[in-house]
Amino acid sequence: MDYKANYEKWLNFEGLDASLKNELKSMDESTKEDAFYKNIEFGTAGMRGLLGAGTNRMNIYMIRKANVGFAKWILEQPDGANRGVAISYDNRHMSYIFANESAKVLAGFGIKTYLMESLRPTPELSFAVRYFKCAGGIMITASHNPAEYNGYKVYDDTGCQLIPEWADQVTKYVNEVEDELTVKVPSSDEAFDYINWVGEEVDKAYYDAVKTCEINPGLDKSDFKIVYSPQHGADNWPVRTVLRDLGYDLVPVLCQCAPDPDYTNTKSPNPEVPSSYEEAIKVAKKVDADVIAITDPDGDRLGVVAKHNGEYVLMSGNQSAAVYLEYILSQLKKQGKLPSNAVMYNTIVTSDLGELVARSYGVDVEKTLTGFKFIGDKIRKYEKTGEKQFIFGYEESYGCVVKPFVRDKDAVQAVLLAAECGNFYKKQGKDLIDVLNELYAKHGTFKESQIALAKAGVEGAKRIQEIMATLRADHPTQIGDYKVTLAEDYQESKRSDGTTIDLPKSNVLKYYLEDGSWIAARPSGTEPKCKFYFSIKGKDADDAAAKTEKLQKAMMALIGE
Ligand SMILES: O=P([O-])(O)O[C@H]1O[C@H](COP(=O)(O)O)[C@@H](O)[C@H](O)[C@H]1O
Ligand SMILES: [Mg+2]
Repeated sequence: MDYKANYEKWLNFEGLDASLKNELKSMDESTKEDAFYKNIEFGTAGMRGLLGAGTNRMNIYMIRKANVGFAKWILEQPDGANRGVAISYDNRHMSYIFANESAKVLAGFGIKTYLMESLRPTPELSFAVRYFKCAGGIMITASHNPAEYNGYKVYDDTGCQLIPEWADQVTKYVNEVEDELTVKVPSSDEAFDYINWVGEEVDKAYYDAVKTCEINPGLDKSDFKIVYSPQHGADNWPVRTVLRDLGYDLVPVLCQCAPDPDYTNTKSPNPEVPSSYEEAIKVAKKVDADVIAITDPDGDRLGVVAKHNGEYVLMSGNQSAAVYLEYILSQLKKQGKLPSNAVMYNTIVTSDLGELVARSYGVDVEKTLTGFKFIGDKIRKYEKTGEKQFIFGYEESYGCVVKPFVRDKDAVQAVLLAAECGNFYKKQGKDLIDVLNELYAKHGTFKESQIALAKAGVEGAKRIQEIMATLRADHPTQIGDYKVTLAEDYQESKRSDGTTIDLPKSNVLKYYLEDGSWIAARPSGTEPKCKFYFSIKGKDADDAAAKTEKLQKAMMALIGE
């Protein structure tokens, strides 16, 4: 795309929003290029980008354009206009405005919408799609990204984010919109008959459904304390209501409860970033909590800290999920409720520990590409055939789902699960880290870590492509002290041993080392980053940590970073 021509077009458009116009006037050349060199695209979880002026930014014009494409796709679904679309949004700058604008654009196509009366989390949106039997859904959020971002997640009628095949169809329709600046939008009054404001009714149904995720409902909760922070996001009420109703002693991190687009009282709203737990740990120390739970702004990810030997220890998404899985499977087995055709889903960049736990209970494991939509898609397929029964789905990035009444990751379900696990094991004299250590003793010690190289702008995007291309052109045969025994290229769908990978094509490389460790690389689909995943096997935790440090250095040296 000719970024200069695009920029001029926007600058000279008379009706342009005044604040966007001011922003355009103050842009330097490299910002102009980044803002206009392409259209903002669908990635791992819908469209996501910086708020601001430009075709590669999130703003009212790109939202309108995206909704025209989505509207056309909805109209192709059986009875699509009438079944309609559920719409929710989080606490971010512009979230409510984008949600409302989406409803109006859809109304212009005669599509009914169910618009949340105030912010609601991503999992509740997925639930609402199913509850109102909609043809699709929209969630306005940039999840855990910094405050300058926003995004647009789109859903099918099962409450699952659009898989690439369908997202491509939407994109085709989006690209047919020639001029994003002149999309016709009905006024609120014109759209009135199509927009249904919803809230309490779906809240109640959702909360009731989440409560059914308790595995041992009779458990006494009196000697267990959990500190919780919604990180200024959408899970505040859902999590606190559900846990209160079930009798948990939940202490909220009050300064992080109010919805806030600037995330004023947290260093980062991302559970992957350790500083995001600082306030919660202060509260936990004061009240002597057993477990700390923090959810991300759109309420689909949960990070957990467990009190272990008097210290608060942060668990990775891989670790917490392995413990949940152990709890779920051991309890279902004890209750005689573990189906013989049970299946668990995770992704190709998720630790092997969860898989080993699942298999030790005779549960089958299937791996998908990164993106919870691929897990939701699997649930749908097996639901149709009845061949396998869903038992748990998770990713390394702190997302999981326990029961499939939600088809995206659900941190409300996850907080309940973390609380129940913490409480259950406490009664046995153990904490969550003790349970994790037992799993390591049984299945082997793994240390998972990630390096996410931040590479912003046009130059950054080029550098990420270059890193991936360099690795791909000449796959390493040795990383640090270890031989690479197998290389997988998910873009080419092939392995170095000549076998084929049976997954949709994706820009991911994975290297298996002779000692059972692996390293994977892929560009993030939600942030301008190149991600490297390390799953390193060791004799014990210290050994795994020392090896990780060396392998991380070796890998970075390989790519010249
Ligand atoms: O950000 P969320 O919570 O919407 O989560 C989204 O992004 C995560 C990170 O993706 P990437 O590595 O491509 O940045 C994915 O793991 C997840 O499936 C997706 O739903
Ligand atoms: Mg999220």
